[in-house]
Amino acid sequence: MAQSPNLETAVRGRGEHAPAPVGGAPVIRTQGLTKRFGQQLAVDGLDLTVPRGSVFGFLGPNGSGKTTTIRMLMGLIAPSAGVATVLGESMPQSAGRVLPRVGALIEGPALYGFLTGRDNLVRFDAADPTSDPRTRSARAAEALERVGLSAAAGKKARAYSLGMKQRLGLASALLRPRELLVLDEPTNGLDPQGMREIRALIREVAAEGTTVFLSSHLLDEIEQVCTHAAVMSKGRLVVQGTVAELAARAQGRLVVRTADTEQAAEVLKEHGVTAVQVLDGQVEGDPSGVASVGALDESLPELCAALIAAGVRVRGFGLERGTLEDAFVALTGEGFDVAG
Ligand SMILES: Nc1ncnc2c1ncn2[C@@H]1O[C@H](COP(=O)(O)OP(=O)(O)OP(=O)(O)O)[C@@H](O)[C@H]1O
Repeated sequence: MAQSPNLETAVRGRGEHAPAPVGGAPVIRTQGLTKRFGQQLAVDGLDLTVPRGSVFGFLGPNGSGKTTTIRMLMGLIAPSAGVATVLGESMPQSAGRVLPRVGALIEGPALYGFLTGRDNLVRFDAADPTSDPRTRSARAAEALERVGLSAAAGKKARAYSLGMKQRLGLASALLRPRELLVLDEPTNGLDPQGMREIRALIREVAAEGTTVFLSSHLLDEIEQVCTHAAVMSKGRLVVQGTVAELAARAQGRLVVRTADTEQAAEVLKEHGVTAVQVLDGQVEGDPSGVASVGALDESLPELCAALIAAGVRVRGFGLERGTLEDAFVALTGEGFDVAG
């Protein structure tokens, strides 16, 4: 099996780097980054800013341009227009200097099935002209330990589960300390346990100060592991910011628990609640028409009082927090293919 460019990036280490401090100049910045494949505009004028020390989720449905962006960031393909800087240097021009400081796992790990996990890592390490052969096996052992594969180190990689292969790929990206880890759909195809393991590893790496940039089409994954996120749709950036900011854009749903559902629905509609749904024992609706996000807290008690004044026997009344999924749907008008 041929070695993919991602693992070349992962093993071309040069020099040891201490974990990066949080804050300071962005680790990734793009301006007007564009990629055209013939008639197809895969990435369209992307302005992205990834803060140092963040776990940055690059979110979008399949085909929205995530992989193409990552390939441009890693210097694997040239942009049609626009600029990208990674760790302060222009890509693809400075790839030789930048990539040794970056661990990357793009489109799954490329492994030799007939080699053991340990020997795969040793081979990756040997492909790095600057790595010291005397400390190679120690480095491989440490990386295997890191991803929880020490016990399976002597097994042939073809006997590994998909999750183990993915962890071995991560081990290859972590053979030496990195300032930036770039992961393209790192949990794709994994079972829930495999997903949990990879997410735990990502959190651990981030806690040591490495900036992590990961693409995903899973909203809950982004909510669970990321501090920041950017949302892509059809090659364009829809929004970027902290995950908390993005989720706050989703107003959430107003939920009223009552036996008097029809009556409650009428009162809610009169007060500007939209998309009112009558369910069994409760009424739900979108309260964004009642007041703006900041003013809603003050309007809710009035709305509750109005329900009671109309004779609705209110058993429960509250706002359910908006999720990133609500925000995505509100921002793009698209549904989201949430597959796990
Ligand atoms: N080498 C290529 N030649 C032609 N079109 C391409 C090429 N690479 C990507 N595209 C197109 O560009 C668009 C964006 O694809 P891209 O793979 O970047 O999306 P994505 O968000 O990463 O989706 P996925 O998760 O499915 O990989 C798609 O419509 C895809 O078909």
